[in-house]
Amino acid sequence: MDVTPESDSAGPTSAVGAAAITLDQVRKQYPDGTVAVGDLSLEVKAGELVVLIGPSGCGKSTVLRMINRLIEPTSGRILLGDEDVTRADPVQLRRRIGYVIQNVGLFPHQTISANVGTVPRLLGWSRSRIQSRAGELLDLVGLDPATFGPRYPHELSGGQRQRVGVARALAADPVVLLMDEPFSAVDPIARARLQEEFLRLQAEVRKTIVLVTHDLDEAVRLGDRIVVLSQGGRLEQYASPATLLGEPASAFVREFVGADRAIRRLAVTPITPDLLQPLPPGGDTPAGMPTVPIGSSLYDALAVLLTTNSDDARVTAEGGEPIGLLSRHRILSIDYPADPIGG
Ligand SMILES: Nc1ncnc2c1ncn2[C@@H]1O[C@H](COP(=O)(O)OP(=O)(O)OP(=O)(O)O)[C@@H](O)[C@H]1O
Repeated sequence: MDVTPESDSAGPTSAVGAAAITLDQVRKQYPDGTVAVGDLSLEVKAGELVVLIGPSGCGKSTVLRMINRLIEPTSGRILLGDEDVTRADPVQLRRRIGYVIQNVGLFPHQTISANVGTVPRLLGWSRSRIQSRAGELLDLVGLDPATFGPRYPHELSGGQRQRVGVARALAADPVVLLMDEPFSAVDPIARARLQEEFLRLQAEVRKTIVLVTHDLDEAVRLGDRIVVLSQGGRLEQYASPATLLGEPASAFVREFVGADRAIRRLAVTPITPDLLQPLPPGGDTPAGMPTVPIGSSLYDALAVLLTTNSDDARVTAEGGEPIGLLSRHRILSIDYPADPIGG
């Protein structure tokens, strides 16, 4: 992917790669005394996808908007790599930080290509370079540039517009992507597809991403790590999905992740060799026995067992050869270790 700014124009505002984000004792207090975020310290590693979740009004959006300085913190420091953003020029800063919001906010009277090219245009890229970058980005988010590039936003579905929002945020190759409820305005089916595509995209571009959501399933599906906040931007827990579900750090988190967390844990726990029983002598298994590859989630394995009404599944190695049996009983009787995936 082309990430170098044109030497004649872009200046220091384009950066390559992904940057770590550090919040150091960051606080936002409004004049009326409301503490939206209280002394929050967090580190997001370069290339990591961190999800902020918590009840309405707990300060999620405020945290996000302090990172790109749409909101000024009352105190504390926010670092992008080792640069203090509270000292950076806000306009230049925002050109290096992609920002995706619910309902996208595309410019209605501009074509999709022009919308995607917004930041490159502000950075003074040449027309031809903007065109080719817009095409590349539309491709990346699964929209054919020849079909969608010349259209206007109202000629797209909600899910397609959302993808354009992501393409636009990535256009100038930002070091950080901030996403505020990016998928919540689309229906559940389109949403699941967008989430899946988004994970594929992230595997390709490896940006540092902070994403706000109300939806715990989305958080578990997308997050490398999840931040749970309570009122006043108080940090309740910062952990991998598996740890969060398996080891809630407080009564608040336990309640927040809810009663169906056993199911969610299955979804984030892979099949590992220690869960398997040996194959029968000679390796023969009944023809109708379902097969699941090692590394699939226990949730997927259980779903296969239930839909085929089987007690056991044949588990195969990466090369496809059977290596053991996984029983329904074994899945349901798992005594979870403290953290099956790692903190
Ligand atoms: N100008 C203001 N003056 C006083 N309080 C404010 C102001 N703006 C926001 N707040 C408060 O800051 C808190 C955090 O708001 P924020 O939008 O960050 O919450 P959120 O977790 O993103 O909420 P939601 O999930 O509902 O979008 C809220 O309690 C809100 O009422």
